[in-house]
Amino acid sequence: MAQLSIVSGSVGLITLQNPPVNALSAAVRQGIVDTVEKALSDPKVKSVVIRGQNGVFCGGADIKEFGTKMTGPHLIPMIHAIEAGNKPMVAAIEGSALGGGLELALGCHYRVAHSKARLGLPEVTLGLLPAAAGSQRLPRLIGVPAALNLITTGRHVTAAEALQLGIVDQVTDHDTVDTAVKFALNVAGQSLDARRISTFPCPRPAELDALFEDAMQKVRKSARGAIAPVACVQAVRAAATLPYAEGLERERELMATLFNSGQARALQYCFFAQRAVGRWSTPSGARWDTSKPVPVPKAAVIGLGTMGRGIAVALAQTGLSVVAVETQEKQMMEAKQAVSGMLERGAKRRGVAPVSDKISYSGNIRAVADVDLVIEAVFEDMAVKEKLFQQLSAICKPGALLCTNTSALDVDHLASQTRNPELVVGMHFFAPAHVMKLLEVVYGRRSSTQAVATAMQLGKKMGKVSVAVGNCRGFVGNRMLKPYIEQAFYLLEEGATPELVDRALEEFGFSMGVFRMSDLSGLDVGWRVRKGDGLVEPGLASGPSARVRQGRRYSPLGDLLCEQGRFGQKTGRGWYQYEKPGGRVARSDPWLHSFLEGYRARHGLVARRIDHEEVLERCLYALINEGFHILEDGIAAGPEDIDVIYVFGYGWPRHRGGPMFYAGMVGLAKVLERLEHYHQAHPDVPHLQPCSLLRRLVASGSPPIHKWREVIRKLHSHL
Ligand SMILES: CCCCCCC/C=C/C(=O)SCCNC(=O)CCNC(=O)[C@H](O)C(C)(C)COP(=O)(O)OP(=O)(O)OC[C@H]1O[C@@H](n2cnc3c(N)ncnc32)[C@H](O)[C@@H]1OP(=O)(O)O
Repeated sequence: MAQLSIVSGSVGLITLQNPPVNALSAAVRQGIVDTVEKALSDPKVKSVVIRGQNGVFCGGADIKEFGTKMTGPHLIPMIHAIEAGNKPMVAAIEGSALGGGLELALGCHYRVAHSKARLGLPEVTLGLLPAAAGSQRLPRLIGVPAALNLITTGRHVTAAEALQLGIVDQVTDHDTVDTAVKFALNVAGQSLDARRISTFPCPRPAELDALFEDAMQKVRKSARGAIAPVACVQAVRAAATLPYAEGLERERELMATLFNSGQARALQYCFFAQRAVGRWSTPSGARWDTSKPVPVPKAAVIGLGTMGRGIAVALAQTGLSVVAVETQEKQMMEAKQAVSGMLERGAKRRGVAPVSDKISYSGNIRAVADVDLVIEAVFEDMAVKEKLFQQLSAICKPGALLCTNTSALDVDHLASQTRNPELVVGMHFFAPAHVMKLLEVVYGRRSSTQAVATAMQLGKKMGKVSVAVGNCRGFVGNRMLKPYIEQAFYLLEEGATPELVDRALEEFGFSMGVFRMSDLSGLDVGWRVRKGDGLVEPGLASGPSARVRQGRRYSPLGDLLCEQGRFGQKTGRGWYQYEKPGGRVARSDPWLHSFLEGYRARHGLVARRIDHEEVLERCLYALINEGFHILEDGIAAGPEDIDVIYVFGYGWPRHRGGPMFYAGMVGLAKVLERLEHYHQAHPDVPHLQPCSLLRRLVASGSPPIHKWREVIRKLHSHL
């Protein structure tokens, strides 16, 4: 797992061997201990280069080992032995040096990086801190403010930034190992006294207390209840205020609280779930590893509203030639300006030239005749989309993929409007489409394997986390949102306020509660959908029957607000009030509170005290219950798909792992018991009736989440 050879006569070359990222498994750690010992004791060896196999230095500690019984040498003494050695050690960094990988490099006396390498301490994203002395060495090397930034955000830096910060000593465009070997030959025999980072005094910036208070406030605000960023600040503070050995002890104590925490488990689950969704499969047998995507050099976007603009930008930034079609002149003018602004800002952020020349505009749909793939992002209306798909089917070249950005409509029905339904898939982006990481790729009954594979690959190229899902109303994300929002409405009827519901959800970790979110996205969006579903009845009818639609409980609260022209932020009024239309700061609205009182009185509802626990249980368990239905129906292949969708698209706090993981953490038996309790209290709410898959999982002993697929498979094989 680590091999020593001698190159250039006197340089010991240690190669880490643990594909694909040379993670520091027990075997690799043992290999490093053994080879370092050998190199230090071999008189032929005057200096040492450590590198990773296959162009990757090291992706850090082996995350798969966490949560298991750890064996093998510990990282800290291993790295100390390297630093304390009396021969110069040079890290040759190609690919990535992350987490324990960078900590290993910081134990070396010199670091040489390839210009394309990325370095960082991303432990915080896994619910941990750099506990192989990284939190103590990095501030000593680059100063407290820069170290705080890197350690609390976990961001990866380029080799150029690493050089500027002082993390690496040399950056090369040539062969990194050759360069590092030359470097090692040059420094052989030189004193190492000034090269051992743990012996450096930590630079103490003026206003140290204010600096840490500020850092703590910042992380508390952005962490939304995550504990690791707070521990990271505390660890760096220890580096700045304590001698090295004491700082190390503090780092160990802090790590001990994080290591076995539920948050660390949730974040590490998310890491693997994000990768697992790339190994997609569909019920028809299509799979990620056997399906061949077709190349897509040229694509078109139809409809340049908010979504279309974002999609066009995302495609152009990926390097595709884009034809952007909009038939309304005014919309086209506005879109051109908005798109060029987005491209410019994006280019500035990424330090590259804007790619405006990648997009050509047309008011004529015939301009899409030669593209390889079309994404329609027109108005969310089935009749409009039906007509468009009929046109596209006639205009596009043979084999061109036809994709819909619908957020809920029937992909099979749209496919049926075309001559080649196998070429139709959903590509459901999330607003703003050039920023949000999530993409739901919706396969229909007749979508070809190649069409799904192409959409998934295009999503990946665009930097999206793409999840393949089946076709149903709302797909995965929006389908689960429905019972969640419904419960929030019922809670208002029963005595809660939007403020109370939102506070409970935001304290749980959502970036925005359901009502603030709904004000942001526009209340009219859901109103239009409910109208389309025949649920909206205008007016102020009273009595119990006014709150029943299609035989089940219904809350017309959202419809009543829309009737008043309260569409949320855009009109300056919604569930909250705003300083002006388009305003962002939500303020409590006395009108809304008296409206709710009047509503309850009219319907004979008596307000009762509702606490945060009930808000969370009703909203979240209803959403989770729908997730179980989605798994049961085979719309999502596994719980990871649902969790990734919620974490990347719906603001679910990552440190809680996604709704299905959260259900497992709470305990499936408890979720079942609470759903039964609430369903008994509200028998007219079908979404509270526990799903049979949940019952089955509880009956089979509530297996851990990675075993759910077995239970689901058995369930499907019995059907
Ligand atoms: C009491 C104990 C004290 C211990 C002290 C601990 C201090 C140190 C802690 C750490 O080091 S925690 C780990 C920190 N490192 C990271 O967070 C990096 C994670 N990896 C990545 O960001 C990326 O994988 C990459 C290295 C940038 C490469 O990206 P790429 O897109 O090329 O490949 P991926 O698809 O992401 O990964 C390929 C494959 O490798 C698996 N993998 C990646 N990193 C690790 C790892 N550190 N441990 C175990 N496995 C890893 C990844 O899961 C993929 O496999 P599959 O999941 O697809 O099977």
